[in-house]
Amino acid sequence: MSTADISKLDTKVASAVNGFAQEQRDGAMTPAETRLSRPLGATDVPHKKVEKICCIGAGYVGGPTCAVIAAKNPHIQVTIVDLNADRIAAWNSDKLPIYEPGLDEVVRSCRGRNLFFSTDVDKAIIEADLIFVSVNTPTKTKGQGAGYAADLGYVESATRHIAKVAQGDKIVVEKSTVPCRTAQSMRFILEANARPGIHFDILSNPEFLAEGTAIADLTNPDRVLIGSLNTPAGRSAAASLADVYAGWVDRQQIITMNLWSSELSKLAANALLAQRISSINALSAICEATGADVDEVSYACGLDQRIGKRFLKASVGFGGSCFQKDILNLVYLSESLHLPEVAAYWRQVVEMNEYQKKRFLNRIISCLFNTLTGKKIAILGFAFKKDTGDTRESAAITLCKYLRQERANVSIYDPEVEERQIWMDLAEPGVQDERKELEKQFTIAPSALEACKGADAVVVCTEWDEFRNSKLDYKKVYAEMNKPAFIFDGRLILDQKELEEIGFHVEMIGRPRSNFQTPKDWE
Ligand SMILES: NC(=O)c1ccc[n+]([C@@H]2O[C@H](COP(=O)([O-])OP(=O)(O)OC[C@H]3O[C@@H](n4cnc5c(N)ncnc54)[C@H](O)[C@@H]3O)[C@@H](O)[C@H]2O)c1
Ligand SMILES: O=c1ccn([C@@H]2O[C@H](COP(=O)(O)OP(=O)(O)O[C@H]3O[C@H](CO)[C@@H](O)[C@H](O)[C@H]3O)[C@@H](O)[C@H]2O)c(=O)[nH]1
Repeated sequence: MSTADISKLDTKVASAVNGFAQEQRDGAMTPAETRLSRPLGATDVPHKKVEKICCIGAGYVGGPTCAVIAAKNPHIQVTIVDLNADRIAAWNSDKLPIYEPGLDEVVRSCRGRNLFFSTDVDKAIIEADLIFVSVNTPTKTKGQGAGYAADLGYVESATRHIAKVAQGDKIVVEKSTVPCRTAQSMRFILEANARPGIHFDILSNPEFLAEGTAIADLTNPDRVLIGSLNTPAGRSAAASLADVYAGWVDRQQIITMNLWSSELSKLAANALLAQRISSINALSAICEATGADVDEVSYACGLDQRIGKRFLKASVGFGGSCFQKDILNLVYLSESLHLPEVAAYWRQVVEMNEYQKKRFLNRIISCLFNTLTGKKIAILGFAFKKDTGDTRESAAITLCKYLRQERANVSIYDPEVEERQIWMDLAEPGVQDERKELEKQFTIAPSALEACKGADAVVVCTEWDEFRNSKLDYKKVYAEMNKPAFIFDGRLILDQKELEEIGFHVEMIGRPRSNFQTPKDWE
């Protein structure tokens, strides 16, 4: 509202409008925010103290989340169960199944004390007062909604299992990311299958941790969100769960709301975060065509406090198991609700991400004289981001598949991703004995230097610190490469000038192409 508009209002209203605007600028809570984010600090609702927790699903979320819960609540026994015996064995070993900075220390501090990993799902369910359902919810690959809807098969099967074996009342917590109103289906299944007299409360408690920073995110979360029914039983269950988090989180940061808002907030948060990346990536294309520098644009925009600095780093494209899956889920939800314009809006975030990966490949092809056949390309980084060994939806996978079609020879190095995982990711689903074929074009290198030996181009796909100028000996890399030696930075972590001084032709996302192909005297 402009000042002129405000002056037309009577003074009382104008002062209220101004006050509201000022509150928003100050970041103070609006009355609506106060109403919605009821902090559950006060234990003003009668509720049970949780003594035993079971977490179904020992994955990237269940493992770290419940390990932190156990570490921070020595009086609560936490058992994390999974059907995958190898995964459980790894959680019980010195080499945990996932790489996450700080996780080893947390697990070591309480494993065997009040933290247990087991395949005995029944026992853990029977003993627990509160059960986290933290199983995978991948995008459906077949049937109705294929390619968009979440496959809720694992959630349903875990829910049926709880109903089958539970011998007493339970609080069942959706930790998995699920479509809006999944809690209703879970309740229906539980009530239809439970022994007589058993009561279940369903809560939504979405997880906001990011991989690579999971322990920091869990120990110092922006907020803990608990959705419950607004009934005495629902509020009481929410208070029990809030107590668990209050073991280390400030009560003001533990917020409650209705179940459906909580479920949708998780999809919404991921959609908004991914949308920022697609927005800056769309701008990176304009930068490349105009001579603007996307890092500078991002910096200038990010200083506006309404926009903020974070999540504005242009890249070869976002990856990870969540963003694409959760946005597609939102697209499906919108379509199911007959909101095609809303669906198209969110779909575009994913389409822009695909475009960004393709655009990056096209730049590589065009710089390398329009053919990659038989050329060696070194891929530095295979994980979807640094500080994780997770490759789900990694941009590097898409890029490698494109490079295969271009008949390039590709050498891959990543400090944390296991070789076995890389081969699995490169294989096309359903193709038998593909490994021999893959080995004709792909090798996995033991170090970045080794990957770059004899390469025509180096492509930075993951922002691992060890690929930065200060960490990798780029003079050595250059000396052992074919000339002209190209380097493509898909993460904007390299010092372009320094590399150009060594002799590289450097191509950065969101910066104009170097005009190396036009000799000075031809201009
Ligand atoms: N990965 C992340 O960073 C992240 C962050 C926030 C939310 N989430 C959400 O959390 C959920 C779990 O994600 P994840 O990355 O941990 O998945 P994951 O695949 O790493 O782990 C899920 C585990 O559940 C197990 N499982 C499946 N069905 C089971 C059953 N009936 N009984 C026992 N175990 C069973 C699987 O064997 C697997 O080990 C997903 O909904 C995801 O969207 C993930
Ligand atoms: O400015 C940025 C920030 C991130 N990325 C990329 O985006 C992807 C996702 O990164 P990030 O969000 O840090 O990791 P995730 O582990 O996927 O975490 C997201 O997905 C989780 C699962 O739902 C949520 O819990 C987290 O809050 C949400 O950040 C990665 O490929 C990043 O490299 C960029 O390209 N530019």
